[in-house]
Amino acid sequence: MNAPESSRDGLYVDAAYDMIVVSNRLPVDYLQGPDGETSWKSSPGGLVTALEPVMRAADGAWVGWAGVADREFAPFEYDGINIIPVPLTESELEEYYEGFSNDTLWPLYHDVIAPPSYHREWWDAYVRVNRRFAEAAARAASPGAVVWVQDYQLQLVPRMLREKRPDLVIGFFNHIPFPAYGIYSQLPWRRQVLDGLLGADVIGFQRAADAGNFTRAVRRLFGYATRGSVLDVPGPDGEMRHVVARQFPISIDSAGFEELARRPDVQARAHEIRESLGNPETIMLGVDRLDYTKGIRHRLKAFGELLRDGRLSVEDVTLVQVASPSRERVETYRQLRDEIELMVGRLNGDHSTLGHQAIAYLHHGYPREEMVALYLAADVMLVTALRDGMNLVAKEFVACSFDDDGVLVLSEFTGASDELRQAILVNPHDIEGLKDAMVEAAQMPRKERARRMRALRKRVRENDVAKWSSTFLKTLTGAGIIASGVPDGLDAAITRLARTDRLLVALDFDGTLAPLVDRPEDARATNRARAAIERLAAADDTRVAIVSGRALESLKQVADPPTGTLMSGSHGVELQLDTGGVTIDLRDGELAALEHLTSVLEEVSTGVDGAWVEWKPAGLALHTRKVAPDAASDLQRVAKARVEAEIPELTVRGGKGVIEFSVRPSDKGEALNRLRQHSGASAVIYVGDDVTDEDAFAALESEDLGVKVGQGRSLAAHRVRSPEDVADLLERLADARDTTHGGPSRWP
Ligand SMILES: O=P(O)(O)OC[C@H]1O[C@H](O[C@H]2O[C@H](CO)[C@@H](O)[C@H](O)[C@H]2O)[C@H](O)[C@@H](O)[C@@H]1O
Ligand SMILES: O=c1ccn([C@@H]2O[C@H](COP(=O)(O)OP(=O)(O)O)[C@@H](O)[C@H]2O)c(=O)[nH]1
Repeated sequence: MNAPESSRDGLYVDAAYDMIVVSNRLPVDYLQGPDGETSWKSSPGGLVTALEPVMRAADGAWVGWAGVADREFAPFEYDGINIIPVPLTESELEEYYEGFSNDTLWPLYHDVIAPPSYHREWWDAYVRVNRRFAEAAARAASPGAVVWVQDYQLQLVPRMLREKRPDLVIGFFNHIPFPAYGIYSQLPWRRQVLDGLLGADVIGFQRAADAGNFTRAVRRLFGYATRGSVLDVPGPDGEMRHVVARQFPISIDSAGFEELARRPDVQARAHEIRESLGNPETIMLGVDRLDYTKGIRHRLKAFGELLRDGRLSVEDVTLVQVASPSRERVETYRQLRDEIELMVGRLNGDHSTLGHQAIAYLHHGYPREEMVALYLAADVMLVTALRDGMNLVAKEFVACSFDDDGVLVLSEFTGASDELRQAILVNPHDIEGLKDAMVEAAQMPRKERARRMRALRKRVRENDVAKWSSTFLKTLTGAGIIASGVPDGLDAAITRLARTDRLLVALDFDGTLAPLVDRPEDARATNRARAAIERLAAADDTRVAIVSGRALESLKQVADPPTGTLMSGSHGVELQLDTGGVTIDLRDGELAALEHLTSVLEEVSTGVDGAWVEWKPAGLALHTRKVAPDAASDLQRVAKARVEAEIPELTVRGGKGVIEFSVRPSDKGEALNRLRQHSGASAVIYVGDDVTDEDAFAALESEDLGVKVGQGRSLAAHRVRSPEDVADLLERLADARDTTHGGPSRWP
């Protein structure tokens, strides 16, 4: 799926993706060299490391900034991921990213290790840019889609998105700590930020302590009731939403890292690194973005004192410190670089010999293979952050230590320390304690190293990034990342269902039997689904029905079903049963309402460029997709208000780019009830992908089976990923039904 403009169920929507991740950073940064040459480069940080494998597994889109100011890029595909770039101007880069995100929120949320700056113009830019991200996500999301917003740069997006698209399921994950109220309350915009976050259905944090700090801040500032991780948040109409706020500790693709570590070329590179350092007995390694939260100064100080006091010697121990460039235009980061480089220079000057360097300092960002080679080359990994949301480096080192060797020294102020309890845990502010831990690590006997590393590895293997995302998404939607194929539980349910006396197989069309396409008239069921439907229809005591939001005429054209298929169009308003006739006779009141509706919609849309009204058998659809965005939302609002005031009994269904009014209040649930009655079914299977299919799932009974296609909140008990998997499911059902109810084909 790569066109952000599509159609579902006969409605035009300017949207296509069922799953969207929104983060400040995209997985790639656009680079322009001094001579004008351009390229794309992996972007820095753990957020991207964690989300990349998640996005590769999901058929969704990633909305984010391409790492360069004043450039606009069209959506594109990168390494199997659909990318939707959001532009930032140079002044937004300064005020929203470097300013409010990284010079206000970052230090504040990391326990004011550095002083946060508060500037009203930075806040204004933050609001403006958050709105742009929310708009981009709203445009790209299909009805009922899951949108997962990431991190402190975009805390206002959940609320903005909910206001624009109440149909969406919205998650938020905070990658950095959430501070205690005493610190958080400094923020001049503390209420607005919390309110922004509370627009989400689920708010995830790295640690239980972060979730607790957030919940307490909500209680203090808004007085909302909270029960454990559930917060009662009143909506604008007084209805109560239940928002979940709890910890979901992030992780890495553990198997992927181990696989890299086992590669002979990566191991050869690790040997080369050791040799180039003169094969010291112990290599200590630090890998961090050059950030004041990472405790690099404390580490260098402890290492320097150990050399000075003769507890370690440069003949035996070398410290490799990777300090990858980060936020280089923010003043605190510039100062930090100067301080660190001064310290490294002094320590090397004081302690290095001609044959042995005390510290190998590398101010570069390295690709993953090189990182893994460094982890393999190291004996001791030093993670001494003063505050860190998680710290994926610690987990990567563990995942790569497949020989159960290596020692992790880990700050208790990292999220990782909640899980990695067998590391040597340190308080980096306690320099003496840190020095003891470094010596203990260098001298730890092999057996003890192996015992600890085995336990650490088990933890990292069992809690990988796939588990993180599926646990979060399960909490959000009741479903995780959906693997392709038919899951075992569903397969067993199909076998059980196939034994029923009289079976009704009711299927939505667009997005279920037919992949979504740009032009509704081009939609076709997959060949395998068609063949399976024919087999099902030929089995004894089995009826097939297609249930769609399309007008019946359009549905018949695209679905071209085998004779005898029961059909329902216009969300249940039109039914074609065995008589062949279409049962839709509008009553006098309905005809009058339709006439009134026609005049209202013509009146409000006349003269609006690009607006058009589509006739449906029991209603009208006002299409605004080709109208300029502001005028389109005004037009929809005016139309809805006029119709609700003048013809209040109508059913209204909204979508991006269209608003639909129907004089016959019907839905797919009612259609399914009629079809069940007509066919005398003893059990029903219903398969659908859209929000409107939820009415049908709600009408299912205990013997029935509901299958949702794709992501999104759903009442269905089972899920598959795509129309290809629906075909698979139908084939299995046809096989099972043949075994129990096989018979000669009734189709010509
Ligand atoms: O995008 P940048 O400004 O260059 O910064 C890079 C990323 O840094 C932060 O990473 C955090 O996420 C990690 C994964 O959850 C976590 O392990 C670490 O503790 C965090 O600091 C930041 O939160 C990201 O938004 C940045 O992209
Ligand atoms: O030169 C480098 C330095 C770091 N990293 C990666 O950057 C991420 C850092 O994540 P972490 O959670 O430790 O900290 P963050 O930088 O996100 O605060 C890890 O996946 C590292 O492997 C990298 O690829 N190249």
